Amino acid sequence: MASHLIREWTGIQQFPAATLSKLLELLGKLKQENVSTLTILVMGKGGVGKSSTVNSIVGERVVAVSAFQSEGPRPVMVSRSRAGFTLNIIDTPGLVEGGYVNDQALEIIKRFLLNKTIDVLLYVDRLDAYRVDSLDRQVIKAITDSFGKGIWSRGLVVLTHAQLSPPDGLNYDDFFSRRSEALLKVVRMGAQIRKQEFQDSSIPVVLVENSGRCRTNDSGEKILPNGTAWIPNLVKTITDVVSNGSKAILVDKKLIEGPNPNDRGKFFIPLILAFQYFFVVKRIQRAIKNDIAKESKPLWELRDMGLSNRKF
Ligand SMILES: Nc1nc2c(ncn2[C@@H]2O[C@H](COP(=O)(O)OP(=O)(O)OP(=O)(O)O)[C@@H](O)[C@H]2O)c(=O)[nH]1
Repeated sequence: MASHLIREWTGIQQFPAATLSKLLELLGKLKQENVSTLTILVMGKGGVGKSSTVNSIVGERVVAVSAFQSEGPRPVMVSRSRAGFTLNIIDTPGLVEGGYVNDQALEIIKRFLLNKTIDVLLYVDRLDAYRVDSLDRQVIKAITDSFGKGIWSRGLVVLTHAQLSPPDGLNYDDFFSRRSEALLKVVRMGAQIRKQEFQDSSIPVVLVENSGRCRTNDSGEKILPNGTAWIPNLVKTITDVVSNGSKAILVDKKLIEGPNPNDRGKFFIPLILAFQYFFVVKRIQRAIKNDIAKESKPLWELRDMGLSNRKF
């Protein structure tokens, strides 16, 4: 990360004063806990609002946003610093291509992350999607297979397009809890987390509205339909995840390349050989000896051995 360009975080000044003071308070708390760098990885399917969320957090248009699936130069890491605190945020390409998990994109992301430490994973999806399917599960499984199950204890689910009117006259809170429960269930399955483990360390779900038409409160802060100022709320949840006692994920060579298939089971080779010697080879030898002992020998052999006095 050292060679990476770290700019002064000027975007933070763009936030309304109320948002700014909450953010500075949260960053101050992190510094008190000796956290002076925060690296956030943003992942999810295509077009769900990953880049927009990155821009919203930084407070600047740092990555391109497109209504169509972008083929931009991603992954990209944006770094901003302020008063000795550095924020690194990594935007990644969508993980789904033509209805399948894009393994190539995942491979590129993994290589990009080599030697970086991921403090938080933002798994982004849309609030206004009405079902989860096996593709969601496959995306989560692909993330788990790449970075290990532990990434989810540093994870939060971010739902964009939060300013919606739920269909069929459903109450907003009910709609939100149904959507988040359905997604969390898929996360639990895709991440192969046991039910108990999952309940013990529940993954937070946070709402985001990136649209320029997002409603604001009297202080000019962007708010959710329930009145919560969402940017400080998102950053607060991120800081909670950082302080939840779990370990950050160091993406090293071993993690990227996975266990060496050539090493797998090497330990068992001498044991298998010993087993074969004592239980297979020895048995066969014994059986052969017994066979030889019991064998009724042909007369010519007895003659050659001098055991027969028959005349031929
Ligand atoms: N109304 C609304 N639109 C959003 C929100 N987030 C993103 N969008 C729009 O959704 C489209 C896709 O957003 P992106 O941020 O480019 O999504 P992405 O996940 O980075 O997309 P890929 O680069 O294709 O993976 C853009 O037209 C955004 O303006 C949101 O919270 N509300």
